[in-house]
Amino acid sequence: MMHPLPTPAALTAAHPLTPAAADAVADHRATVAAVLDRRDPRLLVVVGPCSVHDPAAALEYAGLLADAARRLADDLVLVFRAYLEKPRTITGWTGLIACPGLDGKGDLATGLRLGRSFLTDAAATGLPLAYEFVDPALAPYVADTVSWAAVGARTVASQPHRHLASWLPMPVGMKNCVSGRLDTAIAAVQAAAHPHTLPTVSPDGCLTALDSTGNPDAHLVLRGGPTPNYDMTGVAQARSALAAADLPHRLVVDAAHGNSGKDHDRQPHVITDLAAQIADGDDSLAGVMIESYLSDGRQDPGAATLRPDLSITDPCLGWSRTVPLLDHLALASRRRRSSPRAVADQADRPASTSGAAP
Ligand SMILES: O=C[C@H](O)[C@H](O)COP(=O)(O)O
Ligand SMILES: C=C(OP(=O)(O)O)C(=O)O
Repeated sequence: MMHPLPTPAALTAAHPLTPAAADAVADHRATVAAVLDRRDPRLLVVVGPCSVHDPAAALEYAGLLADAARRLADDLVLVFRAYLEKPRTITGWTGLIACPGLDGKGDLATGLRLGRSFLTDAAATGLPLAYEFVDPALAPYVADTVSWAAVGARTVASQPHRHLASWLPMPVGMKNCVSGRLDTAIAAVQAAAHPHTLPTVSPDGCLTALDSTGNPDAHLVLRGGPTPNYDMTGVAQARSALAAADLPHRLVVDAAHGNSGKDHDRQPHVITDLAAQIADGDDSLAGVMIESYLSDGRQDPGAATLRPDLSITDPCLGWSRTVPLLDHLALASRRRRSSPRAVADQADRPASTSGAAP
């Protein structure tokens, strides 16, 4: 059976970004690009729930994060994980847009309305939003709200995702494969930097060929695999692989997923290790990712009564355990600015040609 969907223009008109929010997204994208290039010495922290299943509770979390973002703004650029599409290893809940009823039934028309409304509300907090683009066909409905994007470990080898990234007007993190291999993600960074022609849906709903210009701000994200890759050895290997591919040393490291064996209790250890590397002056570490939500842990999405404050996908660190980690990262970021190693790296760095995405 076929179900008609709204056009991107109709959905955007029903749930528009305010002019102030649209200006803020442009500023956030430029800031994130500057942090990745180390023209801005702060640390990027992409933090928030594994997935959004209850928009009101996720907005409550965003409010807490927005306060922390203001408090820590001298040292950190906090980006809210507003993930509404979930890639699955085999099957499972595929996110608020595809399955808004949390009942195993697909309802994209309702999910797009709910999802877009959530993203515009989340953008109104003033936070930059992070989003994983799982289905390229949905990108025209949401991309204008996003300031940092991910192509995930399960899709990083896909040509449509790489071509989408070459058009997306924000920095895009390419995650290493589930196997832990870096080469596929590095190839994705290279592919996304080039212009491509891709099929997409135009604002008025026509299937259209789009010429992209290439994304200068695609970068590698280390998320571990069967073994972690966040430690000094993993980071050094990633730097060598980037150098061999003639790519800049810009890295984001995910403390969750393969780097914590999907055990939220291990994320603090990973963050503490990363903070030590950062404080020691490692300027290739531009950002980190944390899966964090209101409460600690996860629940089964099939449960009869779902809690709004608990993840229904991967387990997350609760907010009260997240705040000390953000403080710790802020201190590490401050220390890095005065570390002799970072100062020497800055002096050696050629003037960047990368700029703000439109
Ligand atoms: O980030 C969330 C999950 O790791 C991802 O969606 C895959 O989950 P799965 O292996 O449970 O399908
Ligand atoms: C699915 C995710 O990550 P990865 O692609 O690294 O598994 C995620 O961040 O939600």
